[in-house]
Amino acid sequence: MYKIAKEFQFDACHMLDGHNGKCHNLHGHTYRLVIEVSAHLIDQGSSADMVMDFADLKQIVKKHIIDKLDHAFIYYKNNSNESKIAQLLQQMQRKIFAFPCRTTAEGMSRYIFNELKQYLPISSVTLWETPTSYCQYSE
Ligand SMILES: Nc1nc2c(c(=O)[nH]1)N=C([C@H](O)[C@H](O)COP(=O)(O)OP(=O)(O)OP(=O)(O)O)CN2
Ligand SMILES: [Zn+2]
Repeated sequence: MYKIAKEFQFDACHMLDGHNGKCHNLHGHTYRLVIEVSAHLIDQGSSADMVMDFADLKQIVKKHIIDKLDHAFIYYKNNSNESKIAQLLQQMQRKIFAFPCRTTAEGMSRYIFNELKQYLPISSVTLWETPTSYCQYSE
């Protein structure tokens, strides 16, 4: 079994409504995302001796995650304050993205894992929220 990984970066803004600290304010992060996939090697064709082509990995993560989150206001769809801001931004045709959970590094990592497992033999998601804080999610 092999593990390969590819790193991505995206910018997004969020707030953690109800957080007992500075993170209840609207603020932004340059997120670093590492997607790790695990599988045996492909035995023939143009991807022989690869787990998968890094180019294919990049295209899948970009399409299903990065393009949706980059430069968006990301928010918890069940939170009324966060949803009010999202609604206002949407009226201005600004980019928003609704999560089914709070936009913590933990919640986002799990969401990204569950989205990508439809398309990839994903083994872990590592999401860096700041240069010193990250969450790793695996199942
Ligand atoms: N377990 C978690 N704790 C916190 C999260 C989180 O997602 N999971 N998120 C936040 C805030 O979003 C905040 O932006 C990040 O907090 P922090 O790492 O404290 O940010 P700093 O800029 O202060 O980082 P330093 O590198 O320490 O300067 C809060 N907590
Ligand atoms: Zn934050």
